[in-house]
Amino acid sequence: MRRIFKMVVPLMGRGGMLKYIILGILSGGCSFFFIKSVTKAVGLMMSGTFESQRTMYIAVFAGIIALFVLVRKTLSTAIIKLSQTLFWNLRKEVLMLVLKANYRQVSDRRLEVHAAIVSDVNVLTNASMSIIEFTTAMVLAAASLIYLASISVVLFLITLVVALGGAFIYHYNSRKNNQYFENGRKLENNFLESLNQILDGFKEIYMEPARGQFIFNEKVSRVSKDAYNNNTHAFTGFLNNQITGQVLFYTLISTIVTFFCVALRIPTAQTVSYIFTLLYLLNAIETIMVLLPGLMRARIAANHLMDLRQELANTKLDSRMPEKYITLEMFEQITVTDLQYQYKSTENGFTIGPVNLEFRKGETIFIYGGNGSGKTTFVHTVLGLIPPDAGTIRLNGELVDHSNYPEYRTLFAVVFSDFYLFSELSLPSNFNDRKWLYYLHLFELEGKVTLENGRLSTTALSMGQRKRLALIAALLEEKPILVIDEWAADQDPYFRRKFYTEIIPLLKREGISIIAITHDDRYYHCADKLYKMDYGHLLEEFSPVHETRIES
Ligand SMILES: Nc1ncnc2c1ncn2[C@@H]1O[C@H](COP(=O)(O)OP(=O)(O)OP(=O)(O)O)[C@@H](O)[C@H]1O
Repeated sequence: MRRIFKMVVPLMGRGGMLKYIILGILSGGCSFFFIKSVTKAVGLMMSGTFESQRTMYIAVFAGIIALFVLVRKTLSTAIIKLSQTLFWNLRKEVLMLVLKANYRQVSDRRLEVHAAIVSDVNVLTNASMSIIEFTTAMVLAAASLIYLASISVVLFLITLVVALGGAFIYHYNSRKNNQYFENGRKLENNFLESLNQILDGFKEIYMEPARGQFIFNEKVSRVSKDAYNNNTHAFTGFLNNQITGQVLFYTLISTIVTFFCVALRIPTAQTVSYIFTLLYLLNAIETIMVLLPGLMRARIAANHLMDLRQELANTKLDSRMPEKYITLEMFEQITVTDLQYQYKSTENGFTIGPVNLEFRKGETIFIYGGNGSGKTTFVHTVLGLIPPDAGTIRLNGELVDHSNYPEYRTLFAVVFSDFYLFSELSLPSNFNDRKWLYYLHLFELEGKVTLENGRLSTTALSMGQRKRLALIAALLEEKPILVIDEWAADQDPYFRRKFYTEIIPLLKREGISIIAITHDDRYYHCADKLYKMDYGHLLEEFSPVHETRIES
């Protein structure tokens, strides 16, 4: 419960929680005073003195009902607002954490983030609505217990023993039930993995339906069966607890009526008041029992959200907004010294380095090498996407570390091999249409796409065209260094040639430095320096072929 509050309270704003708790207590108070007045009235009726106080009781009941309506309505409106605030604040918080986290943290936790947003936030939001009801029921239960003590101390002590017995049984069984809920929550990640596979790989599944059948039968059905079993066990466990609690109370009431009030010679009026109040207490306890499974699931959801929050917040690479942007004029050189990086998550733990590289302003370097040789990984470390395990990167002689990574990253405009084309472009403040039209013409996309208020009219183009558009978007960012990963692989021979022999020289003349991963050996001579990545080691090729070969 503490973790739910820890998660919920900061999102509700200062004093928010207090306001809702006070309203909950008032609501519980109204119910309690209603019960108290009814029991009192019944007591008066039994002693034959009610008639003289009838008018007063009419006023009391009317007052309580009016107050109840007022409090309940305010509380309901508050609950609706609270749940909506919580729902959106939690979603926004998870996304904000994602935006602040570093690349590897997020790419390694896609499923957790997805599950947090679609599952945990919902569970927690639903529970937040019941926290108020829970508080009301608790207030009612506590007030009823105190009232019971005021009616008969002996009966109260008997009731207390039964209630404590019930609480012990409940606590004992809850641990097992919570474990079932925890298992069910873990299976949610597996379900989302299958869902993503079906949605992302739908084209492939459409062509080979057996693949879809396999995912459905072997993964989804298994997960659904396991989740069904776990959740059913958990809910049944809680239901059994509820029934046990009810049975205990019914037995208590029956024994009070048939045995204790006779044995202890308790007056009838007192017994009636006691039983009446006990029935209300039973009602409050039932409410608590019904709400508890939801709150337990919320506790698990809150745990997951807190863990995710901790994992994402524990970032080595700062992804705050940069305080300044490095301009074309400011960039002089990047020096990479003895850089090393290892993928620790995999069995073979592929290693890069030690790598040494000097990259100067205005240079164009090409990196080639076999598949899986480490080109992309190396470039990711140079980009500041993943921090190296050892070695240093210096920008203009200054060490790049956690304090200046965000500024350092402003050096680069990138088109990754698995690029994402945003429909809203990230444009500098001095942007004007002329540059866009110029690139549109250069990349031969005129008539295909327009730009209005920074938004592309479409991104539904062929793969080669989308890559051209992604490159235009990168160039419009006006960063000192352009980094491209196998950009020309999707271009036709004519445009590939144009890219290497016309566009790259043109970009160089504009002062842009270029790092390109490429397999286009016909155009290696277009680079100032050529490097080969060989099993994680970067080797400089001193003699790139200096002739243009025409693509066949
Ligand atoms: N996310 C990852 N987690 C663990 N290991 C990885 C990951 N990505 C790549 N690797 C490992 O690192 C090696 C280098 O991968 P990388 O993507 O850098 O190669 P590459 O030279 O760019 O290959 P390609 O030409 O096929 O794009 C691979 O052989 C793979 O074993």
